[in-house]
Amino acid sequence: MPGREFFQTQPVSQALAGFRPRRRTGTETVRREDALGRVPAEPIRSGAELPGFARSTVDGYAVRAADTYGAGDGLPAYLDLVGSLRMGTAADVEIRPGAAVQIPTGAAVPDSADAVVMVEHTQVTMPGVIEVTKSVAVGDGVVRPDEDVALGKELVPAGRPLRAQDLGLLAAAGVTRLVVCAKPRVAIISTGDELVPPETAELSPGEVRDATASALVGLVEQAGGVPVSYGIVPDDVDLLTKTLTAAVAECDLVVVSAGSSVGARDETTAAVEALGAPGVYCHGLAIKPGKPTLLAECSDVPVIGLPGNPLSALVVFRMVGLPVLRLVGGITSPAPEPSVVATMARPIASAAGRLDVVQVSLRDGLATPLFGHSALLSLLTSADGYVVIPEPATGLDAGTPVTVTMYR
Ligand SMILES: Nc1nc2c(c(=O)[nH]1)N[C@H]1C(S)=C(S)[C@@H](COP(=O)(O)OP(=O)(O)OC[C@H]3O[C@@H](n4cnc5c(N)ncnc54)[C@H](O)[C@@H]3O)O[C@H]1N2
Ligand code: MOO
Repeated sequence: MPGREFFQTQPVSQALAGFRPRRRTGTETVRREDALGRVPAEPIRSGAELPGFARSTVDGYAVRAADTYGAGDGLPAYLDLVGSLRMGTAADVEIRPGAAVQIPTGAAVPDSADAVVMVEHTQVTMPGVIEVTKSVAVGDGVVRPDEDVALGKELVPAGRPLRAQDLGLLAAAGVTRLVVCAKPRVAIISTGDELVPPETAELSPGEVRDATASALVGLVEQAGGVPVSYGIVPDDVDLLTKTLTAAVAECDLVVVSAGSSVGARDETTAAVEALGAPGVYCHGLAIKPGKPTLLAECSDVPVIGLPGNPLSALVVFRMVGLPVLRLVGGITSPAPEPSVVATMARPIASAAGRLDVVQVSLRDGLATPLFGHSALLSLLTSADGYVVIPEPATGLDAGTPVTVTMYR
């Protein structure tokens, strides 16, 4: 079909802004110890102040700060030692003017004291009396009862996957269970008559082991989704329609790889169109690699048709599929991907209006582009990370500082 323009490509930024399928996962309650990486469905607020009592931050003596004013090495303040406090008990000791009580780090400070002097700035020269050789101000050596968390304060926001430190703060606040967004179920479908399961020991000529599905499983799991494998579907529009229909009914996001280009056998578009409204959002993205990408919404479920070449499929799923997965799964504040700033070792050409995703190896601050056809999956496994050449740019000169997003 010479001269035919196969794809009306859409800029990736435009597609990401415009393709907003309605599907959202429901919510479920999980135990805090099972909540790492889960996404709170609503902000979780503290039902109490933390630490909840005035707490000493040093080992030393709880005092009235005014009793130490002017104290120094040459002119110590002398205070009566009225006892010692223990961890985990109420500080029911009265500190009268001119008195001090021994206190360990973390213990409750008596109401009648307003500062704690570090033990290093004191001496016990006679039983029952301490010398203070440095003055303290009100509040020194003390954490206020609501200084860590005020009553009603947000402990963790909605929409940000929980990190280890979030679980720590929730534990400190006594939160044992929380309401999170259910993990999106992601259907993974591979298409192609040539494909055979990766377990196939011997390949007949022309057969190809399904590589994309295994990598997609990994990407979905890393992103907090639940991969649901629908196996390999031959190039048969009826079979594909049947599988897609089941996947749309059972999952929150459907990913189908290959069959989105323009060959006679490319059945994905026809099958997706048969699934119902609103249907195809765009066919063709201005991205390299990955141009033959299909975005659709069937009922409210997003359907992403990835290019057949595994490298392209994985690049597109990372750049376009993961944002959709996050949208569906309630993630509004994703953790930033690890990245480093490096210098481009060689020039790279790009086209204005197209997003280029360039695989790079990284050595001594130099990012070297890895060139090769996107049919070569090993290019992706050799890469340490990738550089995105933004849509308006026409390329990058050697020596340009670039941000390399690192593969984990
Ligand atoms: N005339 C044109 N031909 C092609 C164009 C074009 O614009 N005009 N685009 C090329 C690009 S770019 C890509 S990417 C591919 C995409 O084609 P399809 O999405 O239809 O995919 P297939 O042709 O079925 O497969 C391409 C290639 O990838 C292998 N493959 C597919 N699935 C898997 C899998 N799960 N695991 C491993 N390998 C897989 C498949 O065997 C093919 O070798 O179209 C170009 N052609
Ligand atoms: O999208 Mo093709 O994906 O450029 O190899």
